[in-house]
This record gives sequence, structure tokens and C-alpha cells, in this order.
Amino acid sequence: MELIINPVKKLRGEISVPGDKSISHRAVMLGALAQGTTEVENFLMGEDCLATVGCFKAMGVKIAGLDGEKLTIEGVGLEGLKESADILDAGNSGTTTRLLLGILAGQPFSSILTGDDSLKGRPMARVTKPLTEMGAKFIGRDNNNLLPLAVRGGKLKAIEFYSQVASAQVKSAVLLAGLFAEGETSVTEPTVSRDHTERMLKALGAEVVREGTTVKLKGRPELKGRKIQVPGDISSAAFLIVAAAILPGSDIIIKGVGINPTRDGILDVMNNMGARVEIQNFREQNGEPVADVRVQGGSLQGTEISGSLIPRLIDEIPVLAVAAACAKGTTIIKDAAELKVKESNRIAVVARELGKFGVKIEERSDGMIIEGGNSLKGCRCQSFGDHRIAMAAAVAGLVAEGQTIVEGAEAIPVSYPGFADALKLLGVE
Ligand SMILES: O=C(O)C1=C[C@@H](OP(=O)(O)O)[C@@H](O)[C@H](O)C1
Ligand SMILES: C=C(OP(=O)(O)O)C(=O)O
Repeated sequence: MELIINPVKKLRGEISVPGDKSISHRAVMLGALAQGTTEVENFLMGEDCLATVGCFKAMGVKIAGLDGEKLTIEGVGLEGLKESADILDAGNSGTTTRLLLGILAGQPFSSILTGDDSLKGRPMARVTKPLTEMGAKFIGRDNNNLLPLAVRGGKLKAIEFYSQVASAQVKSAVLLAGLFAEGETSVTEPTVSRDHTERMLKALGAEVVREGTTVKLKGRPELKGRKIQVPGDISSAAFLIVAAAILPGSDIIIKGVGINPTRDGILDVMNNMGARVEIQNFREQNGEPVADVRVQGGSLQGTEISGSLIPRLIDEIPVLAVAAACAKGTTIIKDAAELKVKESNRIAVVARELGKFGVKIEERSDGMIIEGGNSLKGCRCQSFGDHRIAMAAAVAGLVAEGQTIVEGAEAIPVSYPGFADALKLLGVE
């Protein structure tokens, strides 16, 4: 599928973005493991989260409301999942895979988990290693690194785990396995990654504490189902934030965006670049901070994006590269080697695709250097099956001269169903 983008002068209007993908996955998983009913409002009906729903249905969990935006999960408790008669399919979703492996590790049955071609190339040893140390057994290619993976779960022991990567998926996999172990499981990461798992576990009744970059969880808690209201996804809002910021004369308000401090790195970067971004109507929703984000267009300056900022905006880097291309001066992105193991190699693909727009961009092993300030030229570009690449290219198309055609736009509903309609609502053809 192709998305055809015509340049536009400015974006105007008020809009909300679909529910947060990370929180929607966790609502299904923890709702399933809780006692009683969990009602999820503003659940993201994106393909990744629907893959999570499919896996839990296959393990006997009753989930209703897939036709609307309110999902109801009948929790089965920590002991209640059933062996799936078929292979579990995580589709394109790394979050489904890694978090689910943590849960499957604690089950007294066998499971087989697979995904699409992109997911079959992504590293899983980062979770199968600590889960093996906890007592689970895996069989998979490349030393249990690649899907498909067979898992034989069982009685787990709590561990103290030191992760090499600042990854919420790794941290969450170990913590979710820790639910099934007696005693305290702890995870220490190099810098803090998104903490939605910890927040939701607490909200459902588990004992979780953070000390610096370490999170500790007491095993075998009694989780209680509850209402969960999912905030708008800042990673989806990012495309609109950047689009408005690079189009002078724009003025948009994105309502109800989750601005959890472990996720809001894009707001810091926009601020550093001199963008006019305002946080309005701050409030808290089920333990997650939420606000309306107003963005006005203007001129941007190059910046550096590195260090502990990276995990706070990892999924926003493709679109931040577009902001950098439109800014005056140079932008350096480093410490972001993780980008190479996402849905595509996001360093190589961003460099190649933005290069087609005429952007001067140098690929580095852990990031990229972008020379901003040259005008972009409309082009034909590819998503490489990566939703964030497709949407970043579309945003570049809004400021480029002439028409831009994004091939592989069918990847977009993985995280942002309705993306094209959102652009139209704000004035794009
Ligand atoms: O835990 C999560 O929900 C996610 C964590 C991040 O991945 P890593 O944990 O691999 O960095 C992020 O890129 C992904 O989109 C969602
Ligand atoms: C990396 C992403 O997701 P996942 O790891 O869940 O596939 C993403 O949404 O950009």
C-alpha cells in the first residue's frame, strides 16, 4: 500500500492520538493474570496489541470488546492460563514476544512462540538467558536467540539480574517471570527505561520498589483486576509534534497524551531545538501522568541526542531525524545502537530513506549525524515493513517540495491506525 503525501504549509486543529501501545500490551497481560475483571478504556486497537490479545485468548483468557475501544478481560489469576493448542503468534511485536516469554517461563506447560519475518530476526537471548537462569527451558535457533522459540515453563527461582541494555522489554520479561517465583526478583539496568510495567503492577496490588536503576518485585502477589484508562501514545503523538514544529504557522493541540517521565524525551529534545511546545492541563490517570500538548510551528536548531535521553525517546528517533533535517545546523544522535534491532535497522533505513529526500546524513554504528537546513525534495521511499519509518517519511513529505510516495504504508496500523486520517484532520491532503 502506498501513502501519497502532498506538501502542506501548516497544520491546525485539535486532535487526540490512539492509546499507548506499551500500556495497552501490559493491560492485557496483567489483566489476564489478575483476579476479576479488568476494563481497559482507550485500548490501542493496533496490530501489535491485537497480537497480544490473540496470544492470551489462545491460552484460555476471555477478552471482549474488540469491536469498540473498551476491552474487558476476565482475569484467570497467576495459575489460570491454559496451554495453547497452537503456536502463539506475536506478529510484528517485540513487546508481545519478550513480555510473553517472561510469563510463559512461569507456566507449568509448553508453548511455542513465533512472529513475522522482521520479528524472527530480532534478538531474544537478552530475555531467554535470564529466564533460563530462573528455571525456564527454551529451544530455539542461534542459542535460543531467534524465534520460533519453544518454552517449557516451570517452577522459577527469583534472581538479581543486571541487564546490559536499558530495555523495558528485558526488565519487564524478568519482572513478569518474577511474579511466579517465591521471594524477591530484582532488575538493574544501565539507565532507566520506561516503567509502565512497574506502575501497573503496583496499581493491581503488587509490591514493587525502585532504588536508583534497580527495580525489586515481591513474587506471588495477588493481583486484582481494575479499570485502566490508557493515555494517548506519545510515540504516535511524536509524528504530529514534529510535523507541526517544522511547519511555520502551525498550531495544534494533541489532547490526553501520556507524558510519563521515562517516555517524554521528545519534549526535552523539542525544547532544546527551540520548538514551541507547551504542556497544558496536566493530570494523573491511573498512576500515569497525562497532559494536552500544544505545538506551534517555527524554526529549529540542531542538537545532540545521547546518553540517558535515548531510552526516553528510542521509538521517536526516526521522526526526530526529520526534525533535525529541517533544523539549522548539525544534529548528533549517539548511544542508540539499539535502533539496529528494532522492526528494521532504523539507523541504516533512516539514513537511506532521508537521503532520498536530499538530506545529508551520515550513518554511525550507534546513531547518525544529520546536517540540517537544506530543503527536502519529494521522493518515492520505502518503509521496509517498519511502521515508524513509514510515518517518519510521511512527515518528511509534508515539508518536501513536490509529492512524496511512501511504499509499504500497510505497516502503519501496527501502532497508529488512523494516522492518515489524523493528518487529514489537521489539514493535509
Ligand atoms: O516495553 C515496551 O513497551 C517497549 C520498549 C522499547 O523496546 P526495548 O525495551 O527493546 O528498548 C520500545 O522500543 C518498544 O516500542 C516498546
Ligand atoms: C520497537 C517497537 O516496538 P516492538 O519492539 O514492540 O516491536 C516500536 O513500536 O517502535
